[in-house]
Amino acid sequence: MIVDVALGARTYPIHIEAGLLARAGALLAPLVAAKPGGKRLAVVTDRAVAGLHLPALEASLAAEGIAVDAIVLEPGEGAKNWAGLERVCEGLLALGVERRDVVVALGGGVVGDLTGFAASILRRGCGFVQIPTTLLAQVDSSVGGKTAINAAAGKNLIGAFHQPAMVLIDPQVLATLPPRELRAGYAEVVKYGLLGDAGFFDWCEANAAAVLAGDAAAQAEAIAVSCRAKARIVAADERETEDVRALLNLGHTFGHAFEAEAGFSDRLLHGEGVALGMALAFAFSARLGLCPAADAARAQAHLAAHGFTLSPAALGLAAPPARLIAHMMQDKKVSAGRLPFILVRGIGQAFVARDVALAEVEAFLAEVVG
Ligand SMILES: NC(=O)c1ccc[n+]([C@@H]2O[C@H](COP(=O)([O-])OP(=O)(O)OC[C@H]3O[C@@H](n4cnc5c(N)ncnc54)[C@H](O)[C@@H]3O)[C@@H](O)[C@H]2O)c1
Ligand SMILES: O=C(O)C(=O)C[C@@H](O)[C@H](O)[C@H](O)COP(=O)(O)O
Ligand SMILES: [Zn+2]
Repeated sequence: MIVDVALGARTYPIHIEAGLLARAGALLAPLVAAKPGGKRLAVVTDRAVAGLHLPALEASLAAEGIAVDAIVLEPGEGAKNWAGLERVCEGLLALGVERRDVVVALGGGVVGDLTGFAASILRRGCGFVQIPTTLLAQVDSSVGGKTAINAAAGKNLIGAFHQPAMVLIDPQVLATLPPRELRAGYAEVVKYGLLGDAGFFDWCEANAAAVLAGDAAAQAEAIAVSCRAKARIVAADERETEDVRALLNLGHTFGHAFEAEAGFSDRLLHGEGVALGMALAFAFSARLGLCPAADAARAQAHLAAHGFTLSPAALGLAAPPARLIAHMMQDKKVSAGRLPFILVRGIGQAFVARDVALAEVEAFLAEVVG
């Protein structure tokens, strides 16, 4: 299946197909320039993914006469920082990657965000291809061109919009993904239902267990629906200026604040922060009388039933509300000193609220954080 991200001259395909990694060489070959030393392709990945899935990609490229130069990072969010960016940029320069070359990001959202950002600045911008290997990256981060690293002041604060040339999704690679990572990725799947597609949320209620148990058909459906939704939203509002793309941030303003409290570590994975943040966004919307309490309860019950911890205290992240708000004020949506929130009128009905008083948020957090 191919889903296009329609961006005029920068339109690119998302190929979704079981077993695609072993056939990726044929799709990548037209993007690799012939050079005096032969055809070579730089691949950025992490140590865990390199051990499990790099050989299949290397073999498929070798069949096309293309050699791989791999840059292998340590796994986890800790790599998505200035040091990681320097490592990738210096590595790509040492390999002689040129402005018209493409670089491949093989891995989860960390590898994708970091490699994409490096590509956006390398020699003032080179191309890149996303080959996402986590559920989160297959349903969300590999599509749409948000690239970034974390800064001391917060999440994804240094980055660029830089679209990939192509996204290659092989759902079979999810077979090796640890259950905790699969669940974290599921948060970004159910997000599409909660923000704008009540019918898909119904589907999630019926099929989440299958997705999390590794059922191939359920995973394929989750990936296809998610990629179609993200492609449509990105095409409508690539740079998040029209209150359309911002809806993809449902749960993220709260979630990123708790990720910051956790020091961007595996104490709280991004998807786990998003699940907590979505539960809080629904609870806060209900408290403000914007959303039926029953919808908030239904969203929270679904997340809890599938193993997400929705209490900051239980996560060991019961930070003072004022500190959480200080994290939130670094959100990239802040404009003229005011922080918009993605709130909901019900399941599938997210909207951008620009008139939320921070005192209300602080009082809410004081209650839920305890
Ligand atoms: N750019 C965007 O639009 C966007 C969207 C959502 C999230 N993100 C970012 O993505 C990041 C989170 O991505 P993630 O959840 O993929 O985390 P990740 O990249 O850290 O990967 C999670 C873990 O899974 C391992 N792994 C990856 N693929 C594997 C496989 N097939 N089998 C076994 N292990 C595998 C990795 O080594 C890592 O330890 C965060 O930094 C978040 O901010 C970006
Ligand atoms: O693609 C988007 O737009 C998103 O908001 C997707 C999010 O899931 C993702 O985590 C994104 O990186 C968050 O964006 P940010 O602008 O808040 O860093
Ligand atoms: Zn996210």
